[in-house]
Parts: sequence; structure tokens; C-alpha cells
Amino acid sequence: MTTQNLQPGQKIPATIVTGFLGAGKTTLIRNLLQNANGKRIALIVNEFGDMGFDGSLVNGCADPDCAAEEVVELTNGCICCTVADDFLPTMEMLLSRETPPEHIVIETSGLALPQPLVRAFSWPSVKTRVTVDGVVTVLDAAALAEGRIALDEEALEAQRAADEALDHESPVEELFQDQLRCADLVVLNKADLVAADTLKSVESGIQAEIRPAVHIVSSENGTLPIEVLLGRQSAAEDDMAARHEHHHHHHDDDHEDHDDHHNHHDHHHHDDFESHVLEVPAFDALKTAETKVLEAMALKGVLRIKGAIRIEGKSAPAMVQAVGPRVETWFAAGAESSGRLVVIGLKGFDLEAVSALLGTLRAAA
Ligand SMILES: Nc1nc2c(ncn2[C@@H]2O[C@H](COP(=O)(O)OP(=O)(O)OP(=O)(O)O)[C@@H](O)[C@H]2O)c(=O)[nH]1
Repeated sequence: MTTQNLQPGQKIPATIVTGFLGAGKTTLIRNLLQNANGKRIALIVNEFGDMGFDGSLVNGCADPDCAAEEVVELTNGCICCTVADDFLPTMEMLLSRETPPEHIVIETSGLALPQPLVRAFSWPSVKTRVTVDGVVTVLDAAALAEGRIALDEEALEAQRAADEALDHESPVEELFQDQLRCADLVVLNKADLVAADTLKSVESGIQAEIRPAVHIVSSENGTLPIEVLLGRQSAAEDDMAARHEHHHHHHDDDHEDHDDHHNHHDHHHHDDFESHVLEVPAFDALKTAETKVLEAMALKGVLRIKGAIRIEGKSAPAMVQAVGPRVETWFAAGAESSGRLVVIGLKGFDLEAVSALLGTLRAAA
């Protein structure tokens, strides 16, 4: 049994890991957990959409080196809209444990604004026991190097063209800026995919978007020393003025969110995105699956595809991870073969075309 390292009365530090879809948040957290040196870490994971799994992460935690004491998945929507219903009860549950965690790591959905979540740490039942240690914003250096804030610039342009009323930044750009503005540490991930001088220029581009004194570090597969990621002691919840998100121009008064104890600036744009789970039949070969996924990713508005599929004649499921123009697949022995893919895209993307390539829409539960 590990010993409790916190002093009596000391608040439990919580690290929020944010960043756009597919930037590498899960990969970074998996590395963090594998290098946690016995620290008791509880992990709260929020997926956008009703995909109650992140296969790769859970596999990582089957690893004996993985330090996650407890993994809680929040799948009832985006964490920043369900703070009161979902996040706060989860925190209270973790805090009521006989041996509470020594550190809490929260992976937000790639479409979440970190600000409403940070504000939740001022909620009375949480504030006395927990403090935000740091907001770590993970960026896809390769996507940025190609000039894509979002992972699909074409989709972004299509959306702009379709909406003449859009006289300011698109939701994706705003999300990106808000995730940066809230950061205590920016991780320029996927450094392996870009040349060193390109990385430098991406870094200087970001500098203008972050608060002074926030460090930018680069990483490959989110591999960073635990001392860099944890122990920043930022107490972000007491410092919200400097981290304020965009004031959105449009009014979505009919959009009832459950973040009822916070102000109206918490309005956000999740209605601009949608996610679907497809039941995917077995493919004859991995290569065929890759080709189809790539074709689906090339459709306008499709931002992210991931899941576990079956390949004929193989007992192990094939994991699929697609971000922008890159598709990764691998066989994961021991993992569950769900035969499902989650597809996330801008609202109105051509779901029929995606289904024609990959599979049928999962019937509502
Ligand atoms: N080449 C390269 N690929 C990476 C790196 N980090 C992550 N990836 C890959 O990028 C894909 C997305 O990584 P994830 O860690 O799932 O990203 P995420 O931010 O958690 O994604 P969402 O939760 O869907 O928003 C996976 O296929 C990873 O293997 C990196 O540093 N280099």
C-alpha cells in the first residue's frame, strides 16, 4: 500500500488536460500514469458523445505500471455543460473515499472549454478539499504546422462559406483560443512529425495566444517528466479573470445547459458539433479498413474517427485512430472487440456518406 503524501489539510491537486480532438491528450495521460511512481492518481475522463470507452487508455491501465487508482468516465455530454450533474458528484464521490487520491487528473473532451470546469473548483463542496494544480493544453504540432487550427481546415472553410452571418472566428478557432488562454502549460505534441525549425515557428505563433509566463514544451507521444506536468500549483480557480473565454456574439437562450451556478459567459458552441457511433461490420483486411477510414476523414466536416473494429480471421480487434489526414491502426490483443467507431464532426456533416463507407448507425439504446 502506498502512503498518503499529502499533509493534513492540504488540498488535493487536480490537473486538467485539455486540447482539441486528437491532439494527444489520452496518449499524454497514459504516459503520465505509467510514470507516476506510486502516486495514487484518480482519473476522470470525458468523452464527447455516447462512446463509453477509450479503448487505448483502458488498455494502458491494464498495465501493472499504470498508477490510476480509479478511472471514472463521464459520458453524459461535454464536461463543461454538465458540471453540476456529472462532474461535481464524481468529485464528491472521489473525496468521500476512505483513502482519497493524492492527485486527480481530468481529461476533458476535445470540444470542451476548460473555463467552466475550472470555475467548478470554486464550488463549496470541492473548494475546501481540491485545487487546480494546472491546466495542461495539448496541441497537435503537425496540424498547426500545416496551418490547420482545426484538424480539417477544409471543413472549417466549408462551414464559414455556408454561414454568411459568421463575422467572427469560427467555433473551432474560439475553442482553440479559449483552451490556450486557460493554459498553465502548453504541450506542443507530435513533435516527431514536424521539423525543428517549423516547430519553432509554430511555437512563436502560439505565444501571442497564451498568458505571460506560461511555458510551451514540445513532446512526442506526450512523453514528459511527471515533474513538468504535475506540481504547478497554479490555483487556477482563483485566477479566472486572466483566463476568460470568448464572449460569444450569438445568443442561445433556448439552449438550456446545466451549468446553472455560473454566469452567462459559459455559453459555448457544442451545438456546432455532433458525434455518432457506427456499428461496423468486419473488414476483410486492415488495409481496407484504413482506406475506408481515410475516405471518411476526407469528407467535409469529419474531424475525428476512433474505435475498435474486427478484421476477418483475426481474433484481436483492430484499433482505429484517425486525426486529420493520418490514420493509425493496430491489433490490440486482449482488448474488447466492439466493432464500433465513433465519428465526430461539424454539425451537418454527411453522415450517410460516412455510413456508406464504414457501417450503420447504432440504434439508440
Ligand atoms: N506521430 C505521433 N502521433 C501521436 C502523438 N501523440 C498522439 N499521437 C496519435 O494521435 C492520435 C490521437 O491521440 P489521442 O491521445 O487519442 O488524442 P486525444 O487528444 O486524446 O483525442 P480525443 O480524446 O479524441 O480528443 C492517436 O492515434 C495517437 O497515437 C505524437 O506525439 N506523435
